[in-house]
Amino acid sequence: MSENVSVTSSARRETFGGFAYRIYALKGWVQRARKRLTLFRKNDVDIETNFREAIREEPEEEEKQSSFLSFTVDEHSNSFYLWTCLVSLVALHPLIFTALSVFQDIHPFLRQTGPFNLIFDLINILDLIAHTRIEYVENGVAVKNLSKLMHNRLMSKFFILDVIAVIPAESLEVFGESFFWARINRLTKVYRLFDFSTQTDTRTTSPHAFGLFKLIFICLVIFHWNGCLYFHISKVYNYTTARLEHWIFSYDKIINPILADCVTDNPYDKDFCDTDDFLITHLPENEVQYTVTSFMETWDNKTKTLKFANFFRQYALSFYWSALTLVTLGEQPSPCTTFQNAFEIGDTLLGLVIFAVIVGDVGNMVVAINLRKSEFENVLDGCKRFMIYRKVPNLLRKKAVEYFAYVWAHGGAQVDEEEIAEFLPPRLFGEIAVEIHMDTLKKVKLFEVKRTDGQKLNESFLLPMDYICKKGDVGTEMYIVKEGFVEVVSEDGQTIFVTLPAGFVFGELSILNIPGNKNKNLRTAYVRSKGYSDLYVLDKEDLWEALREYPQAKDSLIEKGVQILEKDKMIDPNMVDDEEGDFNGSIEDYMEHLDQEVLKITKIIDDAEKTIHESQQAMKTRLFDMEMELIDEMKKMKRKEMKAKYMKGITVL
Ligand SMILES: Nc1ncnc2c1ncn2[C@@H]1O[C@@H]2COP(=O)(O)O[C@H]2[C@H]1O
Repeated sequence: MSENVSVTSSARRETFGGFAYRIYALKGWVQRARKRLTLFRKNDVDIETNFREAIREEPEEEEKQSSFLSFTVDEHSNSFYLWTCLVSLVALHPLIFTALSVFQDIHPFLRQTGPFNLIFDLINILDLIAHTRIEYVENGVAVKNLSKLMHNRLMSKFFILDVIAVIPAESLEVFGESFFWARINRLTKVYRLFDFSTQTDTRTTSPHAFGLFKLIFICLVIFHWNGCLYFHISKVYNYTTARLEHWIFSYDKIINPILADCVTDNPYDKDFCDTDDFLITHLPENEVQYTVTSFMETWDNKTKTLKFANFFRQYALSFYWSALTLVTLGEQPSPCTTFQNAFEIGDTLLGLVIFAVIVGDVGNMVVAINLRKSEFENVLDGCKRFMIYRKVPNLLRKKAVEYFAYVWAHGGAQVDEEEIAEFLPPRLFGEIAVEIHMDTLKKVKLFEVKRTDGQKLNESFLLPMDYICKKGDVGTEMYIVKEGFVEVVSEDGQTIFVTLPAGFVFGELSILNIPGNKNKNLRTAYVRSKGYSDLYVLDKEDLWEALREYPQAKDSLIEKGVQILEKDKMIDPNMVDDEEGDFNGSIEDYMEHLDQEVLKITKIIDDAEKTIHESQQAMKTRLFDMEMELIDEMKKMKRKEMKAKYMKGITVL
């Protein structure tokens, strides 16, 4: 059984736990920093106020009085992004219609849409004003001072472009009849399309798709202008007399399609109409002439011509010519004058550059899209080779491959979190990590009150049927289900006692020192992962540290634990009273409790010291008495000796 039990392997810990550890270490730091952040923000306000007071460039009252006129624009705001979208649409108008004005037939339409030009001009004027209020960052602080903003804009080259775009050149009538070319100055607003592109790039979740769209759009615009120029040259060479074989535009190159008019009751005609792709090339040579003649007779007056407006024919062919020339496909009649040759060469060169850019860009995009996938596949291949080389059993190999498939399908391998962590400032990344993990953690009672600052949460990833702990093991960690399901099962794994979803806690019974728990610090059950699951792992020491600060969370954990133990008859009522249990109370109570304990111990030591002192005194007195007794004794003995000597002397005399 023990072989089957696979508690999180150290390798997996290194991959997931190591990373999670770093996140939570950062997060702990972030949490402490958050408190300071509130202070910083307050300080920021103070600094700003002081700064304003110090420079006193623009009195606050003046700004308040004309609050409408004193607005400033945050260029990263959503509203400014929408405004940029609108201005970009307006900028598209001259980009398309200025070149189109070479087609005479479109002029009546352009004249009709004239009133819209007024609206477009108004938007351009508003954009010019809005740009004089765009906030910018100086020394890391957003500048909102109106005169500074205005000055900043006036110094910018884009201001000149904005001014050129709002000059009503058409009203000057310097362009004579060519009214539409007069609006060419509006083209200077095209720079707003680049603004739109930059802002969208930072906002979009599909940068590659947007990149492809930009590439196609740029190509189309270049084809469009080149096509219009081609038609303009054709006009100069008088295209009305041009034929099919000429380099310039010719109506012969784009004839109106002739369709069969099959509205007839004649069954013979109907057969003809229903015949698809009748190829005369399949006929014997002597029948071709006859068949063609009979076809002509049959279809005479039975066709209709689909007539396209001259503008469409002119534009379609010019655009087609432009596209083919620029992508260097050619297959067009050769140029026959020096200028036509020069134009064609210029176009081909431009086409080569465009083609190189397109191929390069599309290639880069495809590589970028597949980069993660190919990196991931390399790791998978390496893992497979390693398992074959090490002769890993088939079942384990299958498990590893399935794990790879799961990680890829759930996007785990598509983002390199470490790369992101290295790039982002630690505080910002910490805040992101908090937001990601708090979703699950706040479901846990303990983290409702404590935002994981201090203790270190590791992460552990489990495969289907992986065992997290087995009955009888010494409990050292508690777990929180982050994703997936875990099952509390019997020893043989056949009976499932309970299934715990995300946000549930387990493994707490053996580390909480629940009074009366017959299992003491040993695991009470087998727990395994149902499918793939992700767990937060909290060490016993870290849990206890947290619980000391949040006794109500501890109470709730113990209460839940007692219920489970009582249900499973694993509480010994006799042991409950015997065990003193751990101290329940706030940190202040706990400190007071400790103080009292220290006082008690100090008193015991003092008493002991006193006793020792007293006994020392008694001992000294006793020793002194004994000494005195001894001296007396010795004196007595000396006297006896002298007396004896004296008596002996008298006797001798
Ligand atoms: N009947 C049960 N209901 C819910 N959870 C249980 C049940 N029995 C055991 N567990 C959980 O399974 C865990 C096994 O390890 P612990 O004894 O540390 O903590 C245990 C509980 O969290």
